[in-house]
Amino acid sequence: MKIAILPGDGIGPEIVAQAVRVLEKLQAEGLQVEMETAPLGGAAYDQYGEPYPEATRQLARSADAILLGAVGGPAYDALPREKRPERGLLAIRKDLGLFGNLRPAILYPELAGASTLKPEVVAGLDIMIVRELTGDIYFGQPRGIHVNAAGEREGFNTMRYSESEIRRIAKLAFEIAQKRNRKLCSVDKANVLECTEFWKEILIDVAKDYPDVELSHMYVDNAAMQLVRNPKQFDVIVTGNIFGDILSDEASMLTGSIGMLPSASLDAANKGLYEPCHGSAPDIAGKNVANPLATILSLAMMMRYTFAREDLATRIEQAVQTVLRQGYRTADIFEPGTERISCSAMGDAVVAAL
Ligand SMILES: NC(=O)C1=CN([C@@H]2O[C@H](COP(=O)(O)OP(=O)(O)OC[C@H]3O[C@@H](n4cnc5c(N)ncnc54)[C@H](O)[C@@H]3O)[C@@H](O)[C@H]2O)C=CC1
Ligand SMILES: CC(C)CC(=O)C(=O)O
Ligand SMILES: [Mg+2]
Repeated sequence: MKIAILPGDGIGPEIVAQAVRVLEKLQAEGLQVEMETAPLGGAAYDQYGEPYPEATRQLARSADAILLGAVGGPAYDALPREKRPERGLLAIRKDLGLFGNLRPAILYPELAGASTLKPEVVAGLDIMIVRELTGDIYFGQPRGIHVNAAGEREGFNTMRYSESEIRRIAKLAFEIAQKRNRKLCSVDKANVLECTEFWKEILIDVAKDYPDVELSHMYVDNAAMQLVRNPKQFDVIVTGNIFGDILSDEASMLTGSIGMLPSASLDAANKGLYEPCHGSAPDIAGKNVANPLATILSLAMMMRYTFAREDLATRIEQAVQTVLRQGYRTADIFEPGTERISCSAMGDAVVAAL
């Protein structure tokens, strides 16, 4: 397993270090793992003057899988747009063709009290959000800030999806739904946006190839509300880049914390980039208090999707569940009656449980 390690910025290095310790534990048991580290985002800008430099690109392209922390932070906010850390993240996703972003929102029963919803509303929650990751308003041209014909400054972005982009994410979502409970909800804003009206039309067409999957449609504003009203009505959600970005952060709180939500970003051959759904959390960076579990759970997803090692994925997930059952909590999921521990102590606990 050749794995590129991209710690990134903010809490990125702290949380990735804990996932690397899990990998090292598996390596010590005999798993053939090769790890190489490179910068992405602000760290890459500091070293190379680019958020996605050639050295990182070559490593990412040659690796079987990539483990990423997060990028960004206030130190980089004043850079020209093309140099900002977030552009480095968009660039690596596009460069590697990582169009399929899987964001599972699963409530560990031990965290029922940390969820923002009542225990009976979230008990047993297990939703898979399938977010398209290389199109939509995040990539559409034209984009920018200019002076318009009336002489006023205006900012603009373009929401676009080609038919092939919609078909490939739809296919992925239907296949995932087939392996789960055969229920797929496509989230759009087809009542207002032509781009997502087209999305809906293509979803309905692709559905003909999956007669065993029940396809439903929901407007994104309603979906945001339904996620906190009755999240268990959903099984698999498929949506575009921006709606998926927003809905997955929302769904994370149903599981207790944004620090619990892992992700896989896959290309057509299941080469993947694995990262927590959250950002670089500048407010807590460098304090050793971040929750590393989303990153460790992202490593479990890597074992499952890129390396087809369901045994290792399950082992890592069970180790996470064990530490939660033992009562260990980072600050974001702490409740009275549990033990508050640091980011690195959480890494210790997971390695011990493993
Ligand atoms: N994939 C990525 O690399 C992403 C990068 N970003 C970037 O990260 C920077 C900060 O963005 P924000 O909007 O503040 O979002 P954020 O996700 O970094 O933080 C939001 C809140 O959640 C908390 N949080 C996040 N991860 C946590 C963890 N593992 N444990 C405990 N608490 C955690 C933070 O402390 C903060 O209060 C920005 O530069 C943004 O562009 C944001 C989202 C994704
Ligand atoms: C920083 C953005 C480019 C990405 C983001 O928020 C995400 O992928 O969740
Ligand atoms: Mg996000």
